[in-house]
Amino acid sequence: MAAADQDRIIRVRGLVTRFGSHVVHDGLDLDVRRGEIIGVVGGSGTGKSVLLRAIVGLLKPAEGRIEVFGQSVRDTSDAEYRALRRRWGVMFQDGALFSSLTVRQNVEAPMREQLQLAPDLRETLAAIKVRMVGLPENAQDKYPSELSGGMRKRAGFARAIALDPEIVFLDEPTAGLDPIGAAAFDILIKQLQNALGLTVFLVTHDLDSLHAICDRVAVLADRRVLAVGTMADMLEVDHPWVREYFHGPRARAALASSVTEGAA
Ligand SMILES: Nc1ncnc2c1ncn2[C@@H]1O[C@H](COP(=O)(O)OP(=O)(O)OP(=O)(O)O)[C@@H](O)[C@H]1O
Repeated sequence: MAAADQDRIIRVRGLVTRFGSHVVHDGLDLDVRRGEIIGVVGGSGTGKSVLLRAIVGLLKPAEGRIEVFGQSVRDTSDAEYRALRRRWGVMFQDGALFSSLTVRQNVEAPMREQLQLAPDLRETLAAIKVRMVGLPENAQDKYPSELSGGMRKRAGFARAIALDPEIVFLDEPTAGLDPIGAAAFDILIKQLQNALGLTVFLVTHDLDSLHAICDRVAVLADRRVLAVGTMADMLEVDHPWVREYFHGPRARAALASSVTEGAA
């Protein structure tokens, strides 16, 4: 395998997804490189979450090929898919925690499903993950309903890294957080990406996150990845939505605050 191929941890080619007559993606291509944080942006309903779900094999595309770690996500046996799935973690938009389980039990859930571990070892490992995402010790035994929104997101992140994945998929992790909570979550993503060597597939609307932590940005528009590149590259893209998004007042504010932080 050529070096460039090894570098490419996710490869999507000619993806077509549709629900009935509603075509969401039509010939979408995307490469994600090992070790990068790629921000996936686009207007509401452009198919960011659907793309995430297709990549992790939760949704069957009408056409196209999706490879993760060089292996097709669909043309696999159940055992192969289970082995693949162990190598990534997903944090869905609302955290998707089990409400009847405590935080630690939520983090233990994928371990219980995938690993043969003695219960006390599983508990210890889950407790470590809970600490790694910055939750206090006493959050472990709480139920999701007893946590703030920001804490629930951290718990969802802890569950996404339960199996020491190589890739984490995060679906709008900072949505609904106040700016300080959102910035703290960005820092957490960046720190864990560095410490664990993660590749991060980040669906977001948050321009601050794009500036603060993303190596590259992929823009979904017109049913495909319209542009992919650095934030600087995005400023050159001639498309109405991209212009509005990356040159609008919110973009200018996000850029100004990232420059201020960089200078501090
Ligand atoms: N299970 C489903 N059945 C039918 N339509 C669906 C289903 N899931 C998603 N869609 C449709 O696919 C389109 C893309 O949805 P998706 O959730 O990926 O958008 P998005 O880009 O993530 O949007 P947002 O930024 O608002 O979260 C939407 O029009 C949505 O209604």
